[in-house]
Amino acid sequence: MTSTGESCSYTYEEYKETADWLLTHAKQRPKVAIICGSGLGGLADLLVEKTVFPYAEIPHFPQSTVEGHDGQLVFGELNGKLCVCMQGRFHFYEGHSIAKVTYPVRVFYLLGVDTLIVTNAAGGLNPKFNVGDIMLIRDHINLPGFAGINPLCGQNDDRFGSRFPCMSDAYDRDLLRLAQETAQEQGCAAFLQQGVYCMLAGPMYETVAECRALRILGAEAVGMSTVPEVVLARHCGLRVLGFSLITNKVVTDYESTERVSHNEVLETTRMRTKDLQKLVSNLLSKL
Ligand SMILES: O=P(O)(O)O[C@@H]1C[C@H](O)[C@@H](CO)O1
Ligand SMILES: Nc1nc2[nH]cnc2c(=O)[nH]1
Repeated sequence: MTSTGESCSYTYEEYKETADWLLTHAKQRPKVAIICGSGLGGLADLLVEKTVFPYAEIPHFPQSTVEGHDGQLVFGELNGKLCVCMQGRFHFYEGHSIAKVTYPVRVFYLLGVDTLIVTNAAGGLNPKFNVGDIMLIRDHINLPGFAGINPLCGQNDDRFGSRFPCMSDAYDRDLLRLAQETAQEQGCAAFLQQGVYCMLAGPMYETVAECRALRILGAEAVGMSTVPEVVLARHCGLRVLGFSLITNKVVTDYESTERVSHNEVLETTRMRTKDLQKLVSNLLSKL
């Protein structure tokens, strides 16, 4: 049990019940799932021939509590590709167990999804990054994982994947190349970056010393999500593509008067959300 009294793990049957319920209630059979980050849920509004399920209606599904995360699962077609889109994700800092944070990923696998696209809002650690840049995630650092907060801890269920999954190829190289190509074609290469995303549990933003330490570790963007979802997706063999929208620059100077806020984060997402939507949409037509 967590401090909020939630279950720390789920049975195969629970994941299956959710997937079967969705298969009964949605007519679409998507191969692609998309998890929308803070302020980036507008992507799901672009889907056509939609079937929308508020999370509260879906058996065993967690609830979103953060501003910028609407809390509904949207099935539909985007640029000719069937997909299922999470308009709102779950974060560990909300008090959810790490199993709950990642619950939808195994449901997607049981729905027949083979590709996961994750998006997030993140702070830029790499000094070359600008606010509004879109960073393709090349790799991640699972900092909560270092401390044992990991969705794969506990008994392994071989029906999902192996006890010791490889993570050196967490982000699919072909999809990365395709995303770069697509960005070139649509003329947004000027603000496209590639780099390493580091997850911290949050909810507070980082201290100056923490940002300096993260840079030394090799992190280029910092956020509070995504990594547990990717770990679970790779465990069950989904290919993964990740986008971080650099919503703010982190503070690494004690003299700085900059102060990051969720309002600033959401403001940047509003400025760049259309470019990211276009990139994902154009890319989907090539999958
Ligand atoms: O869901 P994401 O990772 O996009 O949300 C980021 C991390 C926090 O939830 C929030 C902080 O502003 O944005
Ligand atoms: N941890 C963290 N998450 C973020 N999400 C958006 N910006 C930030 C940031 O600067 N730090």
